[in-house]
Amino acid sequence: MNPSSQENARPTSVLPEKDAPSGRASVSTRRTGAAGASASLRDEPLVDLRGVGFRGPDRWLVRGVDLAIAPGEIVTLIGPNGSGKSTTAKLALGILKPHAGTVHRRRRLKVSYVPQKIQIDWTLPLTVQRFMRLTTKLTDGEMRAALEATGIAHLRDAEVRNLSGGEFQRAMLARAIARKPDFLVLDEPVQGVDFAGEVALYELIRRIRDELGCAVLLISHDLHVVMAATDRVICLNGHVCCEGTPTAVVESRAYRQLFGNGTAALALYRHHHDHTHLPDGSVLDADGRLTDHAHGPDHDHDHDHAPTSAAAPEVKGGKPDA
Ligand SMILES: Nc1ncnc2c1ncn2[C@@H]1O[C@H](COP(=O)(O)OP(=O)(O)OP(=O)(O)O)[C@@H](O)[C@H]1O
Repeated sequence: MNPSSQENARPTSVLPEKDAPSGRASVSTRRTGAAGASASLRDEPLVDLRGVGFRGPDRWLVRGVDLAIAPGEIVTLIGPNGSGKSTTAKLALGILKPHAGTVHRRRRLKVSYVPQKIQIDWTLPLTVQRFMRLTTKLTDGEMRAALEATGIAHLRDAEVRNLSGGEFQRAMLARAIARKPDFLVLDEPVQGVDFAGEVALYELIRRIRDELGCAVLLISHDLHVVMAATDRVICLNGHVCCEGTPTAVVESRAYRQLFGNGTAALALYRHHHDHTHLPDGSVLDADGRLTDHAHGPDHDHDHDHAPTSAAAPEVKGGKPDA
């Protein structure tokens, strides 16, 4: 990060209301006051950062960050290593106090946070259900519901140290959603998960959002997959470089400058599943057929790797290339 580059750094244009996620307020529009008077409490941001900065020992780690998250919205922070994504998430959560700007969180906001790293003594025997209850009191019903929602009910008595990477991420997610948060923050939730597992996890996060109605702040490096699973993307590099819908951001010059020209050809991954993988490994096809094994290479997947739109959408902080 170049701290001096932060000085340039406020988004310029405004995300048009038509590009805002349907049924949710456009935070950008609200800022401009267009929706201000009529905005109901339901549409007020859960978390609102304005001009927020956080200083490290010798430099600003982030500066001038505006970020508001509406109920039910999935927002993804992307950016290079060290660009301030985790710092911004911690500011939103109140784990860090800003040195500049203001952070407002809705009163009695229930938050769940899955950090990038957690400290676990892997030598200790710890079952999934004990792991779920380490820091939160849960009824059996709450635990079962969370494990079922994340597809790992069958692993309830498994040792956490024996879980696969994807299963462990699901256990982390189950633990985070069990208390039914209003605001779920997931820092790199697909670490160590293979591509298919990654897609499934992001689909799961969307489903959790739909079912709980919670807002989700995601941090990720997995550009194309995560961006297809999100309502709004914010590109950080010590400041907000650009933000908007995934399609708009992918096509913006600011995004390409940040991630390189190779991303110009990046297609947003869209995944249409015509079958369901059941926890016991069998596959339920759309036509109701049950197969007792995972499909082989000849299985008919309906995967649509859709190219990004050719239209020139608007994006805050970066002009789309013509
Ligand atoms: N407590 C701290 N004290 C000093 N510097 C810090 C502190 N926390 C983070 N940093 C530095 O601040 C910068 C931003 O860190 P942060 O973890 O927010 O980045 P990030 O975008 O989440 O990175 P990554 O993608 O690598 O996880 C980094 O250069 C990091 O070394």
